[in-house]
Amino acid sequence: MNTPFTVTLEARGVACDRGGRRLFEDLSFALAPGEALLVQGPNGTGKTSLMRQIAGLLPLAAGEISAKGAEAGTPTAELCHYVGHLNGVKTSLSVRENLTFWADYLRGDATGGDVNAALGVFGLAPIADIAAGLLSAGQKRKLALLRLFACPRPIWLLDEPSVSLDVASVERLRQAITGHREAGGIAIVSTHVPLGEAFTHTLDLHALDMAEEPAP
Ligand SMILES: Nc1ncnc2c1ncn2[C@@H]1O[C@H](COP(=O)(O)OP(=O)(O)OP(=O)(O)O)[C@@H](O)[C@H]1O
Repeated sequence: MNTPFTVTLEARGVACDRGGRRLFEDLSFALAPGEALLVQGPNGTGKTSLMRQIAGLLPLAAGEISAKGAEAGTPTAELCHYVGHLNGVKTSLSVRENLTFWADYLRGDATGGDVNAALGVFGLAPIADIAAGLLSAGQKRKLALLRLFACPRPIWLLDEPSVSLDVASVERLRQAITGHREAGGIAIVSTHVPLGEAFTHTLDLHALDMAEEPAP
């Protein structure tokens, strides 16, 4: 098997503050190549915040997140693909132009990346030349996810990736995560619905400072 990715990811004693409130603390995990972490917990417990911390978009209130096995000097953020709640789609650009932009931006060059291969993943090739603003919600979500394939990166951070996807596309996404792991990649996925993926690790976030609400 071809295993291009050899990166490991470790979080030690991580804490997160938002709006002056501590969301979680003492959070630790370690992921080897090919492993996948399911992040779950009620709304507002900090799943998105954790993803953003790993992606380097939000500071750590305490602790450390580090990746080993990458080319020396590569920041952890540049090892990650972060697909969050917002699709980051430019509505006036075509599907292909959006993808080409992401491929060039993420690769740091203007080679266009693997755009044609990526377009085939969710079957968007027939509509590659229409404006992204005309896409349905599910098609926009697929376009957002296609950046995973236009530029290989070892760590996938997927925040509710299946939102708006039809059943067949959720299965395609599951296969893509499996394929990424078989190539030595790491996946960290936050989801409220089962994806069918067999995760190697699970992280349960709980509200720190909110009393349990009584059952109705
Ligand atoms: N920019 C911000 N400033 C202040 N508080 C914020 C900010 N962004 C998020 N929060 C708060 O941080 C908490 C955690 O938000 P986060 O989006 O990480 O939760 P989540 O577990 O991903 O929730 P959900 O399941 O609803 O997506 C929430 O209480 C939210 O109000």
